[in-house]
Amino acid sequence: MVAHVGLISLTSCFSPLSRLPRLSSTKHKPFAMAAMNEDPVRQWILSEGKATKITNISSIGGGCINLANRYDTDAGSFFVKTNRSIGPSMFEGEALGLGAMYETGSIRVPKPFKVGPLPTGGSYIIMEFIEFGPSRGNQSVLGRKLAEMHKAGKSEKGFGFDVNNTIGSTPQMNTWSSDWSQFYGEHRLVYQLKLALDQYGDSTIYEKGQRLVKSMGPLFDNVVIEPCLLHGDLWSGNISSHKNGEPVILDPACYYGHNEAEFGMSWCAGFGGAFYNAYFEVMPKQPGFEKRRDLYILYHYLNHYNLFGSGYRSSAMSIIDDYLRMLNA
Ligand SMILES: Nc1ncnc2c1ncn2[C@@H]1O[C@H](COP(=O)(O)OP(=O)(O)OP(=O)(O)O)[C@@H](O)[C@H]1O
Repeated sequence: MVAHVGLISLTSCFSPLSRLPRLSSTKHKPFAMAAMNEDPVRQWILSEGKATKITNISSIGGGCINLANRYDTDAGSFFVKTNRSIGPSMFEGEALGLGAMYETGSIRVPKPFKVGPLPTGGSYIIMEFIEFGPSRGNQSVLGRKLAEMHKAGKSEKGFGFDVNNTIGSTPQMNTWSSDWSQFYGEHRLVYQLKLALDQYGDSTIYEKGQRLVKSMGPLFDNVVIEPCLLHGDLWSGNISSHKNGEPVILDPACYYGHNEAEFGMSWCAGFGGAFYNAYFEVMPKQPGFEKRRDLYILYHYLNHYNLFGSGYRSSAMSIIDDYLRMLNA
């Protein structure tokens, strides 16, 4: 989920899957068997999901891009998202990201179970259903657990990820690279600058942004950057808590990158002193953290400009102008 006030939520609609007949009815068995073959979500839940019956399917609001449903069964509940038009690659990226974060055994994330195509077109993802609590959890626990994930999630392939994924609905390129500033410049900033040029003809932001990318080297002086597993889209809409109070993070755009890039959405995350103090106890603050902070915010402002229009342009432009002045570029 990308932060933007005023988006229309599509998740109040019912999934077409929820209208398929229930399998528990013997009276309609021939039709039910046909429906089961056409409904891979039911099929998985009633086989590998180890349920013998689905007792209820209810719609969950809150997302912007996909339809979300809770499937209650005699083997517990499952969370299912469907998209009617996009193939499985988007959900495969989400599942790989959730799986990588889950494997670190640090912060709580829903365990992904299955991704696949829908027979009518589109795709689905099935994952662990999490019972959320009323608050977003303890800030210092969130900071510590996030840092533990960054510390545990290491990559031998450098910066990037095994698949490309999406940030909001914008493609996010994750081609492996051994050089962080090259990766961040090319696959994050320049990618978004090109989109702004193609979509809005914005040659001013494109040219100034390119100048910044070419001259940003000194911002990384005296810092050793190791690839860490990042959630990639960490803002308040993607942070919640289990009913037991444990923080939970959702809906990632994972890749291996500089841990500081995780704070690129901090303008929309409400992280306070308790969060940062706990985070830096596990992942110590590196020299130059403050001077790089806006560079990491810039990627998300550019993405919001490309997704939602000119309201975000001036925020992106003023970061670029400030850096060009600071770097005499
Ligand atoms: N594993 C889960 N268990 C229970 N509820 C979940 C789970 N994951 C997400 N939700 C709920 O479902 C809603 C929609 O999920 P999510 O934000 O991932 O949807 P989305 O449509 O993919 O996101 P986006 O907003 O990017 O379109 C969330 O607001 C959250 O409340």
